[in-house]
Amino acid sequence: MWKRVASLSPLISSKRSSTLNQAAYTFKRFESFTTETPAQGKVGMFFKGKTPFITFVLGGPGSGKGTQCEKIVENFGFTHLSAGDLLRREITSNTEDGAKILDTIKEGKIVHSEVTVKLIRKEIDSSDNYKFLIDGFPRSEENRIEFERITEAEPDIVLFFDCPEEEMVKRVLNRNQGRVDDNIDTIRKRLKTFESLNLPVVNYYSKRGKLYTINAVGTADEIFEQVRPVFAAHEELST
Ligand SMILES: Nc1ncnc2c1ncn2[C@@H]1O[C@H](COP(=O)(O)OP(=O)(O)OP(=O)(O)O)[C@@H](O)[C@H]1O
Ligand SMILES: O=c1ccn([C@@H]2O[C@H](COP(=O)(O)O)[C@@H](O)[C@H]2O)c(=O)[nH]1
Ligand SMILES: [Mg+2]
Repeated sequence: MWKRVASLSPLISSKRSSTLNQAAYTFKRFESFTTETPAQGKVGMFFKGKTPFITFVLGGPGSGKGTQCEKIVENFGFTHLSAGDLLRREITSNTEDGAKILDTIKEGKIVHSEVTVKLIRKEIDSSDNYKFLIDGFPRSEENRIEFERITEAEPDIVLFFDCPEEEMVKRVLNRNQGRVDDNIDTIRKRLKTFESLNLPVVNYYSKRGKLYTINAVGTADEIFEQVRPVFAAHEELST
């Protein structure tokens, strides 16, 4: 089990979402991680002396999360963990959960939290990086609570790519990557799921003062110019 062993509260001035109040921003920091289970001691070993920096990347289907994550990786050295990609990899590896995951994705629903958190945690445990972008997760309050329960960690920051529905639909239909969920029927279902289950998570982090809302309309480069200062402001803390 990961343990948060210290909590610092430096005040940082940076551009915050207009949807947030401008109250001082409290960073939940992890001075180091320890582990209660020696067999899973890698987290403790890798993060010894480093401060893990976790970013959740949220937004509707096709809002540009994956595209912007690539740019953040290039510019700020994060490890990108797309929850959707991890689940799709699980489908192709013919594991026990694979068939169920495929059905869930086709229906635009959310895979059981335990499955997704296990996959994310495995990736973090086996990484020698300490800066993570967790893309497309948590998808629901249940996901969020399970992540916190299992890892005893919270994200340092949360990005939210705010995009109009018609733009998201257009982008997904033009994606052409052969995804089983990139068709109009599933997109409609994904949008409903996003609104009913994912937006409450966005609101939760807004209330917690951790949310950065990015206007996701424009070119990918223009959008990244809104994202860049968020990470630049945190660079000192995440190195
Ligand atoms: N700013 C942009 N303008 C136009 N097209 C974009 C922009 N950003 C990304 N795209 C394109 O839109 C499609 C969806 O982008 P991307 O895969 O990054 O979204 P996503 O939020 O990760 O979606 P999903 O939740 O479905 O995985 C891709 O084909 C991508 O190339
Ligand atoms: O935490 C998650 C992330 C994703 N899913 C399912 O996967 C698809 C595709 O996810 P993308 O982020 O768009 O790649 C999503 O619609 C869900 O069905 C999930 O269940 N939990
Ligand atoms: Mg994506």
